[in-house]
Amino acid sequence: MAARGSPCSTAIQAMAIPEILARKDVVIGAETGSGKTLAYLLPLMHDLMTRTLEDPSPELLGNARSWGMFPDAIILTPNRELCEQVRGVAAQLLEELGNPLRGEERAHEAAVLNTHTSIEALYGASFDYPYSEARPAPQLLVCTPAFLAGYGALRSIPLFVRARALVIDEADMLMDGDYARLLGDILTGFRRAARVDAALLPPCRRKPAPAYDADARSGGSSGGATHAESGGSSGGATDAESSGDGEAGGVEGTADAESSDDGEAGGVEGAAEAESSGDGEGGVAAGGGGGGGGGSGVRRTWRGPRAAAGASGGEVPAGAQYILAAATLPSYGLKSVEALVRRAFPRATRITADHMHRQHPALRQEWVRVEGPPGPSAARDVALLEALRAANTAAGIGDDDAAGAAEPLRAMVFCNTAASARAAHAALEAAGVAAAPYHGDVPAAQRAALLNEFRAGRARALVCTDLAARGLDIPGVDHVVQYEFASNVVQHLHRLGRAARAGRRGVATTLWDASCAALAESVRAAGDAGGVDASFSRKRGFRKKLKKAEGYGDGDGDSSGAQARGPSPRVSPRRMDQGGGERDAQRGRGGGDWEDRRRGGGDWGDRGGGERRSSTGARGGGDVGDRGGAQSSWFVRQTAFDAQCSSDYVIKVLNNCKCYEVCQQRHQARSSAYHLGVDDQRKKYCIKAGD
Ligand SMILES: Nc1ncnc2c1ncn2[C@@H]1O[C@H](COP(=O)(O)OP(=O)(O)OP(=O)(O)O)[C@@H](O)[C@H]1O
Repeated sequence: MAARGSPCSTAIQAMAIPEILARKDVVIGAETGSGKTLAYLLPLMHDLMTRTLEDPSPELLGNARSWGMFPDAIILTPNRELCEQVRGVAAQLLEELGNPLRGEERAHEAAVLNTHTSIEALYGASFDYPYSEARPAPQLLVCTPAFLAGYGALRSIPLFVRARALVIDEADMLMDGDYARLLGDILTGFRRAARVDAALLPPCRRKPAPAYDADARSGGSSGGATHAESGGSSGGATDAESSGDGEAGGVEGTADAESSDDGEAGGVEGAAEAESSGDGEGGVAAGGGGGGGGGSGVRRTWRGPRAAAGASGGEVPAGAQYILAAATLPSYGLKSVEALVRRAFPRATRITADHMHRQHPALRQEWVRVEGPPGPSAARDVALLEALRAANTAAGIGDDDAAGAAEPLRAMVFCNTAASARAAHAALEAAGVAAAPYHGDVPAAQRAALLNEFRAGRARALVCTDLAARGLDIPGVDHVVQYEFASNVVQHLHRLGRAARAGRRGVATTLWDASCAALAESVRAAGDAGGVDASFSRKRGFRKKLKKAEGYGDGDGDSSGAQARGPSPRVSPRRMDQGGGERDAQRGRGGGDWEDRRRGGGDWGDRGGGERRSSTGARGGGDVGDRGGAQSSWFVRQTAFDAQCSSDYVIKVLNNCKCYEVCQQRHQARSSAYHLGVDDQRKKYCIKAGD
């Protein structure tokens, strides 16, 4: 860290690093910009560099070629931008350290294979495993869940057997909505790998925990209590104090009633069992082989990879180490992500920071009311320009300075849909502000280039959807503007978190209107009171607000169309988590509640949150809406099937979803317009764009 010019760890790093080095499961919950990436990357890379080959068996050495096909650690992030960002940080660390990411074991393999990549980021649709004996895997693989699940995670046990660690970044997002099924499949793969560990792995691969961990940390008591003692011990608190950044926090244990029984008891889980075709544990195990585990709901796969790993109190569990990182872990209700985390990783050490779910003290918030309907308008454009000007003025940058003397603040302007982003972008350009668009209508490659423009300071504003709300770390962004108010408080927190990072100060301006007054008021009041936790439960209420908003502008084509279909379209509060663009999509198509989502799976990772939804939404509702909520289990991928279909097609991947038959019928009925994907096993389906 000193080499990076960051000689002090942040509080969260000081607490998390020792626990991860001890190879415990760890859940890191800390506010945006608190340094979670390094908190898991540093110990992970240290582990990969320093592992020794205690017993170099001929079996292992003889199998070097085939073992070389699998990574040692896997980091999951929701989209390609974050994959690249994490890969970049890891690669930079590696360069600074000057060491290859290679313990003795990999060194043996490298001698055989004569080549090794340390870190690689992979995303997009890959239905063939990209590594082979001729092309060894990197030690550290950063990828999207879709990538990993795409080529058949359940069947690739060796991949998971070799992996020493799985990091789930933006864990709340990946454990929710359409990502949940993919992650569930991956965890099932890990769980099964832990079972076959003994059969597949040579003894030298099963290392005991480092000695210091056992002495210093374990108090000999059971499970969560041990973690609680260890985490809450002076280590965490002292480090937090000494980090000098004013952050405090504590490690809290997980010894609660829920976790005392491997997370398999309790009302919610019981209910989940009933939903899971009744085959429970055996079903999970037997579900592999044919893309198994399908069709019976996400919950079954969430029974916790630890159940099979046999972790018991105070011990470092067998199998891979699980590390979860999130800036928001909503805990409302029994079905919350927080509850899922506790069930799936019951003995994980939990590390939290004080400012999680709270207004960041270094972020000044401005609230500006805009009259008129939601969505782009002249009044909103004026308010946006005024917000940028006011922030510059407050920072001591005048209009003249903006012309060259001093750089105006760099701002991220968040919109709820791609259409709004286009409108806001046009308004900025018309006013002479160099702005870069960043939303789903911009092709991924172009997006990456535009992001670089913004990073380099050539564009002063990034006009984006929630695609850019999570995880993106752009040093120098001091101003966040919400052109439209976030769909919910989770997105609100992530958007605001793009500024005031790593100890910098920042300002956030939120434009709000009558349609979102209730949520805005709630968030504002909660922020003033200290934390926005209570506002998480506003999601349901906010759904109603959205409905009202849809009726707000009667006569507006969109909303009148929705109303003409009869009942108000339902907007899934969970799906709203993942981006604003979906709001339009949902409006157009209806459906999509909790029940529906359980059937769904999906990769929005490749294209991020809001954008995909806006593109599907743009197709309008009509026929899709007829199927009620079933379409929520559809997920769309725009590339990757170039061999099978042209770019005029978007891809719907129907992972065992229940509407597959419907789709097939449609395909048969209109075969001239549709093209069924070749890989029937995974039920990929192409549908002509614009249909
Ligand atoms: N110890 C440190 N000292 C100074 N800066 C740091 C330190 N650790 C991390 N940073 C910087 O803080 C910034 C934010 O880090 P990071 O992206 O890991 O935050 P995060 O907690 O993952 O945020 P988010 O929840 O938004 O993804 C980065 O620019 C990183 O380089």
